[in-house]
Amino acid sequence: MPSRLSDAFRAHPDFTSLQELPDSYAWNQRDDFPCGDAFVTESESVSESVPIIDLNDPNALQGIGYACKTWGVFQVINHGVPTSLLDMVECTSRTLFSLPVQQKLKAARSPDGVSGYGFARISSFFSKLMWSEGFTIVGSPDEHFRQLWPQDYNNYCDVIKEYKEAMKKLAGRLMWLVLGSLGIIAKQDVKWAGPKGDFNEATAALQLNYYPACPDPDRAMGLAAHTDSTLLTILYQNNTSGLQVLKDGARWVTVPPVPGGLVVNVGDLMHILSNGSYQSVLHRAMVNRTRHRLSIAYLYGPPNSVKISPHPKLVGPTHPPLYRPVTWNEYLDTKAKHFNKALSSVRVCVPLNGLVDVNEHNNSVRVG
Ligand SMILES: C=C1C[C@]23C[C@H]1CC[C@H]2[C@@]12CCC[C@@](C)(C(=O)O1)[C@H]2[C@@H]3C(=O)O
Ligand SMILES: O=C(O)CCC(=O)C(=O)O
Ligand SMILES: [Fe+2]
Repeated sequence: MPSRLSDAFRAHPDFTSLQELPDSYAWNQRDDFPCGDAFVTESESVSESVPIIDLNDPNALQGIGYACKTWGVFQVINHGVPTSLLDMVECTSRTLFSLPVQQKLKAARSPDGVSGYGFARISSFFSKLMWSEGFTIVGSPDEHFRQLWPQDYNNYCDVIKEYKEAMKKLAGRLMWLVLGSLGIIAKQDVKWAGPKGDFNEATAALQLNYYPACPDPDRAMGLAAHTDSTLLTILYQNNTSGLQVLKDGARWVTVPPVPGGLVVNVGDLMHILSNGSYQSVLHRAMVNRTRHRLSIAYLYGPPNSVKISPHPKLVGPTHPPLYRPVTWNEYLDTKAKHFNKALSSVRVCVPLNGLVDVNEHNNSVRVG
């Protein structure tokens, strides 16, 4: 596989206009799923769908608890983020990916950097290329947007900033709902939520994804199966489906776009914080023969100084902590090195001292 972004683009300067799928983009099923020999089929059952939670519903908390426990993902409606803002960020993203390749490469992510234009970070773990382009924004978009649009980057930056603000507010709300569903309700139980309990110091990245229409979608992969290294991820997808989640370690279930809805998924840090009660969900993005697809992921995590560990309220003599404390940065480094083994690499060995029912937690080991 070409080791650098520019090498890949040199081989296929604009893969979006190819009429045939080059071998470097043709995936075998085995290339995808990290646990290669698992029997994974596409779900045929229509009755099985990712829960939709109305945030105005007084029972939202229970619904979220159920969704986190059984799916690791749910969609939210009536979330308070205006449709006009979703439209604007989609439009900004579309404009960005429509730029000529050479222009986009001016904002290419540096080999050891995080922000900028390029393949998904996980690309290096796979022998095949993914049928997508990405743009990662950490902190302010100013610098990279100035490289893309030297004249008029300001308006685009404003849209991104407004979107990040709206997402931050929603993520704080969702955090209390998810924590509440675990029985963590008091502000003082999560010190880093800050004096107002609004998670003001939380950090986040924005990942814009673009999946061009593809001549051979059945053999291509938009974004390979992964879990996010986040507490929560809030994903906006345009009106073309492609996102799939793995249910019960056995079936891929499509998460259809719901007008005005947002997908929320449990990330690895929430998996750790909940001591394995809420498992991070394995997901991937498929591509389409005639339609391109856009998605925008808000990757939400704790402040950099905070170590995330299983919450004391969820730990006790019969429930030992299953993970060691980690900061988000440490975890991202681990993920960059070990990918789908990252979570198990921060798992602590549970002593077999009779206090623990070893079977109790067996089902919490899935990824890695
Ligand atoms: C804050 C984050 C979270 C990152 C790394 C860094 C910036 C980009 C994020 C993603 C976005 C695409 C999937 C993923 C798996 C990837 O390759 O890059 C994510 C990764 C993670 O969740 O680990
Ligand atoms: O495009 C999608 O639906 C998934 C994107 C995703 O998983 C990510 O950006 O982490
Ligand atoms: Fe993801």
